[in-house]
Amino acid sequence: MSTQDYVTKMLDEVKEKYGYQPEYIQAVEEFLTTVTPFLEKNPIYCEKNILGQLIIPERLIEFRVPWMSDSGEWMVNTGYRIQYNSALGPYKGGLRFHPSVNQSIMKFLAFEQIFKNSLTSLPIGGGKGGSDFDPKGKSDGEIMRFCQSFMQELQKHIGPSMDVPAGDMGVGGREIGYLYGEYKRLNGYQAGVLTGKPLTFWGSLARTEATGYGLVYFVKYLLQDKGDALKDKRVMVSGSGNVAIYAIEKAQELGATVLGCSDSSGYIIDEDGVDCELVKEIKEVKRGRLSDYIAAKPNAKYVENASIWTENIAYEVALPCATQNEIGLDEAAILIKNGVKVLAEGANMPTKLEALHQLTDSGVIYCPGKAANAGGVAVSALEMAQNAQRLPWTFEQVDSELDSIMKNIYETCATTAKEYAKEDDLLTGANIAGFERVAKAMLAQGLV
Ligand SMILES: NC(=O)C1=CN([C@@H]2O[C@H](COP(=O)(O)OP(=O)(O)OC[C@H]3O[C@@H](n4cnc5c(N)ncnc54)[C@H](OP(=O)(O)O)[C@@H]3O)[C@@H](O)[C@H]2O)C=CC1
Ligand SMILES: O=C(O)CCC(=O)C(=O)O
Repeated sequence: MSTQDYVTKMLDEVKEKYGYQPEYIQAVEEFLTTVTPFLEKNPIYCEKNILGQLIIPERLIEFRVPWMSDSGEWMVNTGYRIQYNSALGPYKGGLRFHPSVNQSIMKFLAFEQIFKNSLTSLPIGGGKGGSDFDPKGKSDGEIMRFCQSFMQELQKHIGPSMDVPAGDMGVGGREIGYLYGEYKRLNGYQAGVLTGKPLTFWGSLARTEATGYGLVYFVKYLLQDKGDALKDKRVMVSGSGNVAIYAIEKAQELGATVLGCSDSSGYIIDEDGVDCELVKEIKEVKRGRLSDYIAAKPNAKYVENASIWTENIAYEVALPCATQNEIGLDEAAILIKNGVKVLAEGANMPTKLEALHQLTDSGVIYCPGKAANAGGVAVSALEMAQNAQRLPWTFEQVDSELDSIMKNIYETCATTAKEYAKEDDLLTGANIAGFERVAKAMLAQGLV
C-alpha cells in the first residue's frame, strides 16, 4: 500500500467510526493531511503502523460527578479524562469546565496536546479532561463542591509521574486550589499532581501569564525572522480570559496596539488600545461581563452578540484566544479584507480547516495553536520540575525559559516546514516535528 493510501485509509476509518465526533475528526484530518511527506521519507512508521496506534487513546475515562447546589438540589455532570499518549512522559494537559464539553471535544484537545507537548521538548505525554459543568453564575461554594466531587473520581487516575492535569477554559487558580485540596485530603501532600496551582502552595511564577506571553513570543520570533517586529502593529484578540489577557499585556509591552477583545456575549473595540488592567479587573476580579468596559471607557464601542472577527477594521495580527472553530470561511474573508498578515492561535483549533486553507492561500502566515500556545503547558512542565526539586524559581527565570522554549518551537516549525513543505507552512512544520519525536519514542518502546 502506498503511503498516501495508508494515510487515506486511516482517515476514512476514523471518519466512519467516529462520524458523530466532528471536532475529533477535524483535528485528526488536519494532522493526517500534513504528515505524508515525512512518512514517505520514513516508511518504518507505516510498516509498524505507528500512526494507527497513535490515533487510538491509551485510555479514555468517563465518570459521573454528583454535587449539591446551594439550594439543596441534587445535581449531576459528566467528567472526562483522556489519557491519550504517554510515549514522552506522564499524560499532561488541562481540565475544561464548559457546558459544551463532550467526548469529541475532549478527544480533539487531547490529540492536539500530544504534538504540542512534544514540541516543547520537555518530558510530557498528551492528555486532557474536564466536564460539561458550567461554572458561570455558580457560587464559590458550588464551585468548591463540584471540584471536590470531580476529584473524588479523578484522583484514582492521576499522580505526579502518571498524569498531571492543569487548567483550561473555566478552570483557573481557584478551581485548581479546590481540586488540589481534595486530592491532598485523599492522598496526602504531592504538589506535582496538578499544575497551575496558586502561588500560595507551589504554583509556578509566570504560569498564569505563560500561554498568552508565549503566544506573543512565538509571533515575535516569526516577525524577527521576516525582518519585522510587533512594534506599531495593530492586533486583534478574541476572548478575555486567561490566554487573551496575557497576550494583550505582552503585545502592548512589545509596542503593539491591541484594538479589541471579546467574551461570549460580544466584543469591544477601543482604538486607543485596550486597557488591559481594566479587562483584568472586570474578568479576573469581578468575574463580570466585558460590556462593563464601556462604563469606564465611553469612547470605546461594544457590540453585543457578534463575533469580533466580523468587525471591519484594519489590523495586521489576529490572535484568536477564545475557543474552537471561531473562525470559519466568512470570518476568514473579513480578516483577509482587514489586511491580516499573521494569524496565531492562542486557543486550541479556533480556525476551521477550510478557513485556514483560505487564509494561507491568501498569503496569511498561519501559526497553529499546538505550536503557538504551547507556552502554557511548557511552564506547567517547569512547575513540575520546581515541585520535584522543591525549589521555587524566580519570575524572570521562568519567563526567560518560556521565551527560549517558544523561540525553539518557532525555529523547529520553520525549519521543518522548509525541509518538508514550503516556507512558512508552519502547520506542516508543527505536525511533522511534533509527530517525529513521539513516533521515534513509540518505535523504541515497542508494541505496548
Ligand atoms: N489556559 C491555558 O493555559 C491554555 C488555554 N488554551 C486554550 O485557549 C482558549 C482559551 O482558554 P482560557 O483563556 O484558559 O479560558 P478562559 O475560560 O479563561 O477564557 C475563555 C474566554 O473565551 C471566551 N469565550 C468562550 N466561548 C466563546 C465564544 N463562543 N465566543 C466568544 N468568546 C468566547 C470567554 O468568554 P466568557 O467570559 O463569556 O465565558 C472567555 O473570555 C481555549 O481554547 C483553551 O483550550 C490553550 C493553551 C493553554
Ligand atoms: O498546562 C497544562 O498542563 C495544559 C495546558 C493546556 O490545557 C493546553 O495546552 O491546551
